[in-house]
Amino acid sequence: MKLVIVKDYQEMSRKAAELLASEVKQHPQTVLGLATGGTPVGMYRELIKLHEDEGIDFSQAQSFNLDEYVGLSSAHPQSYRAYMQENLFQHINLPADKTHVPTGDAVDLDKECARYEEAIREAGGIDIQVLGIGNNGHIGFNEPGSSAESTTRVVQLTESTIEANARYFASVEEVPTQAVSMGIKTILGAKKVVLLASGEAKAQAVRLMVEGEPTADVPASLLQLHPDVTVIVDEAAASQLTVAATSVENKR
Ligand SMILES: O=P(O)(O)OC[C@H]1O[C@](O)(CO)[C@@H](O)[C@@H]1O
Repeated sequence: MKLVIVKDYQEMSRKAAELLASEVKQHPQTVLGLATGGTPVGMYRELIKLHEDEGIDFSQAQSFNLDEYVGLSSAHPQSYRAYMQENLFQHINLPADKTHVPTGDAVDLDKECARYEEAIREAGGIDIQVLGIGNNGHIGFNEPGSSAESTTRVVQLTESTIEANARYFASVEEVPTQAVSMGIKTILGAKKVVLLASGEAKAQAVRLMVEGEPTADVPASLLQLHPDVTVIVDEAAASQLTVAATSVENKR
């Protein structure tokens, strides 16, 4: 696990955008794994700038998002499809039919999960997966207890995740209680992983992810099992780490 500690949110966002842009530059047909939530918004803003100012070209790339709320249609303003349209897709030249987000209102959700896994496989797998981290250590919507063998499936959201995400809805009652999420195995299948965290609220989860034993109780700690993970955190999110170095070797 390579750990990069930066000053603040802005620097984290810039570094992450540069990493993605360099992948796309070197390999125009890159398969991007994308995340939602508050954390990557700044990274998307920087990526749009790189597209506009430096001509980073997404015309041959494709993308797969980590997750979507069950029951929300793609047109729902709080759906992750709508988030991606607003924060990235409508601003860059990634072909619309090459952007993939699970269908949260599919009639047969199990079939949708299987279809999503198959679509990732058919695309040749994810080249670089962006992740945020929940306060409880979740990645995607893989809540504590998620198996390292899990693939895309319907998951139950925990109370703490529902409460954390209520800020985007009119009330906590409106937050869906389930989601379709790539599994831990799906995420570990990406060739590279970049995880972003900003702010003190993430400090404990970051410490457990980097310094704790790999355990399903802290799903992000299972990233220690992956050979190519870059963790970019700001000083506040790094504040509980005991390491001073900017690189942490894989423990196994
Ligand atoms: O970036 P945020 O808004 O703090 O969210 C952290 C994580 O929680 C989620 O929003 C899901 O609750 C993830 O998509 C994200 O990685």
